[in-house]
Amino acid sequence: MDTVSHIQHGLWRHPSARQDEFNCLQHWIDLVHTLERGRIDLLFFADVLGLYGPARGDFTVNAREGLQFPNGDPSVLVAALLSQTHDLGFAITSSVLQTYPFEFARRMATLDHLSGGRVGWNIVTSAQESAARNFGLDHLLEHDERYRQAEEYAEVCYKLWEGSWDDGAVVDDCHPEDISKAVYADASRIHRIDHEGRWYRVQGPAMQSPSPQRTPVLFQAGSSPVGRDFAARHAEGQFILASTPEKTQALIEDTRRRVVAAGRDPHNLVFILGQSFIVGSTEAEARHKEREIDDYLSDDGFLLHSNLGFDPTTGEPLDPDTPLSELHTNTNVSHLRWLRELAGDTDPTVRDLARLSARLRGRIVGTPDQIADQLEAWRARGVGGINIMNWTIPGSYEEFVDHIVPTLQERGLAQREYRPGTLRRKLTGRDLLPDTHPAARWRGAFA
Ligand SMILES: Cc1cc2nc3c(=O)[nH]c(=O)nc-3n(C[C@H](O)[C@H](O)[C@H](O)COP(=O)(O)O)c2cc1C
Repeated sequence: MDTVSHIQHGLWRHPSARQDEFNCLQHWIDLVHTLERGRIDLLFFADVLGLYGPARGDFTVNAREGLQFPNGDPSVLVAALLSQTHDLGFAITSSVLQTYPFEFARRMATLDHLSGGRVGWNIVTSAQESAARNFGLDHLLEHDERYRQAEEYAEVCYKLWEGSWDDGAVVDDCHPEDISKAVYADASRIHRIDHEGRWYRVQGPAMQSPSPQRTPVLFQAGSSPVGRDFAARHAEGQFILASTPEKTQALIEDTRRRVVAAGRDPHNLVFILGQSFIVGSTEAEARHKEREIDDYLSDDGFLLHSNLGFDPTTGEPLDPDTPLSELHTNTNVSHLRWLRELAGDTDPTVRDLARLSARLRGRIVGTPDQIADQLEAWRARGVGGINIMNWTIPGSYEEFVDHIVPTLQERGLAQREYRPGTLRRKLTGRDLLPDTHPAARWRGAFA
């Protein structure tokens, strides 16, 4: 995320950390080149639009910890980074809450054009009450209702990206022999979409012409039952967090069944596991580094990021002895479920939240071979990709690229060279969404 403290809170204070330089473009340019050196396919930017914690509440901890606050707009940052690389793809988080789909569809189409088809969209519905208050609402919509709104939002975008302009609509013939016959675009192949829905009314046509991928590569991150259904219908990649290997496998298998029920090929959705890495030339060295990292972790940061230690209605802190089984949330349902799964048979309390939340950010510690063994084990559980969650920037990515990637390459778990083409082609072998995806039904629908 374009911020100081994204996931591993407190680490920005580490002597080697440079994440407090997030407002400096060179900081990100250097990261892009590091990732390219490791033949990494995607730089993913999360994003939030409000503060964690009680709405209208005290933001002392957010400010002190730099906890996703302040933060920058990832689409602006990505626009500045595109020219630095021909191979790395960029995924941007954008919430249904933040912009009208017409405007968003144009922005993504522009980025997709300028990057030669290397952008993705992480579709989120926003899980902060405070975010709702930044966009004219008193409260977030109820959890499942937010996903229904996201359905319509995605549909409007698909209509614009896939249906509004036919292939060949851009003729770009300046006709030098007779300039009166010059045609830039053929209006008969460009269509209004006339969308009239519960949340949106969009006439069209799309203001941008079709980009190399038309629809950007689609990602999603919520794993509640309704979130899984949403991912099953729409996503090509789903970001998940590690609870136990068995529970993670069960989550993946359940979501895959939903993909099939949605009429899609189960292999069209890849599960991307968030993990942090601590590597050493010996296990003892890695464990030593782990202890040093743990010294920097901030309990306050993890507790606040869990967004669960207070009454969502009153904003008052909960009694620390309240069991998690008694908590209800309208925000991040899967986060609460993962925390309870990690606790095993015990019923943890609000007091335990910081420790559990820190554990939920999975970590793999060891030598390159030990790390590769664990990644192979996750792969056997159905995990198809890894989202590297940094301790420090640039250190965590430099260590992964220089010390872990070579071992993964030797085992055939990581690529040695980039495949050419769009981000979707690199990830799935094709530029456009397959016909089984719900976006595809709008192709030719307005002709
Ligand atoms: C791994 C992960 C990453 C997420 N990243 C973001 C993000 O960048 N921005 C955001 O607003 N929500 C983010 N979320 C929240 C989800 O998109 C979703 O709104 C939330 O998990 C509630 O959905 P659920 O109850 O289905 O899990 C993330 C969730 C998870 C699990």
